[in-house]
Amino acid sequence: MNALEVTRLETRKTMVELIGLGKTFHNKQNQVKALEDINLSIYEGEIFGIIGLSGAGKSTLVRCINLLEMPSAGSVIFDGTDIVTLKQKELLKVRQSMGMIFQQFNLLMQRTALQNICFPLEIAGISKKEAKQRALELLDIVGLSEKANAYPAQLSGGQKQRIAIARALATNPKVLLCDEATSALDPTTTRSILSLLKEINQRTNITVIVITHEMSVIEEICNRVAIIDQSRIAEVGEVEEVFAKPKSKIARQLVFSGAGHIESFTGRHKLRIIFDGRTSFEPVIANMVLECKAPVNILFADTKDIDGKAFGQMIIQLPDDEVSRKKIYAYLQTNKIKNEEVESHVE
Ligand SMILES: Nc1ncnc2c1ncn2[C@@H]1O[C@H](COP(=O)(O)OP(=O)(O)OP(=O)(O)O)[C@@H](O)[C@H]1O
Repeated sequence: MNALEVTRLETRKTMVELIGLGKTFHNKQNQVKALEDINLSIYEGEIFGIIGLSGAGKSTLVRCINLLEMPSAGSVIFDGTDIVTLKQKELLKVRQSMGMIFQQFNLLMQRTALQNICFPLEIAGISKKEAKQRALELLDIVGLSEKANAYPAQLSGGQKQRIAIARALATNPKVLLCDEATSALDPTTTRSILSLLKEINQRTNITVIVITHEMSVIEEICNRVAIIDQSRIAEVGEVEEVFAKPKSKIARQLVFSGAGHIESFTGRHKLRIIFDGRTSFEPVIANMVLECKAPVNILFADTKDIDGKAFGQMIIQLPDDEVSRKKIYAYLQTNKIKNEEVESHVE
């Protein structure tokens, strides 16, 4: 991200601000702290990802943003208003400014696609004629005009999610909350739904908040990401930054997840090379081998192309011969290539 983009982001309006947000569930026998001291600012027009392992608190967090779940502590500032303090009637109005889509689509099975999209408009008191007009426009936006009269049972998972997106957009919300919206879909359908969300974001400048447990979803569409771990925010930043330099243990675990088994490989002198978007990985390794005249074993490679830049890691095994290893370290240092030793637990 260049200086101009950073300035643009910093001067953006905050759409959702969470201050000291907490949520504790009280059961008969015990209490569960699902969220603790969550502080986040989400800007207007960005696609913001929230990622974490199962049970980290993601769903509770998204449900606290639109107050489907009442927080136990803290504030939810939505478009300048602390909505925690609102009365029920005012809250219903605010909710019309927050659309939501779910993993299981939550469509009304007895209603056609068109009638599902009209539903929130009818609740908002819009006339039937106007609602139908808007619903037809939305069907066109999600590319399903020909399915207006189909019932959910007659639609594929991807088509159901498109109808759910159209329904969520019906009242012209400022924010679209997506709770594991692609988790029930195959990879191709996932990509098409993510690209639809990106297209809608670019066309309307709607703020999109994406909850997921998959790094690939974050990578595909998000500008910034917050990592939630055991009820707290562990790390927040630009997606590129978090991928290149994950700071927290959980971020490293999520970013480097594919390489977990490397630590248990036998053998010494393993080195993790980190690609931070400055370079493409192939010439780095090839040039290093040529220049140092030392062979290396590539044990693992997981690089990603984000906006045309290489991010990720490669784990290589260096030669046993110390002189060759020193040459390689010197090469990496001269070329400012980030690296770190990988500990061997099994020798
Ligand atoms: N209604 C509830 N009553 C009691 N505990 C709850 C309730 N809802 C969530 N929890 C607990 O709060 C914690 C966070 O749950 P949450 O569903 O927010 O996690 P998550 O990150 O969305 O997980 P997953 O990805 O598995 O859906 C968990 O320990 C869960 O058991």
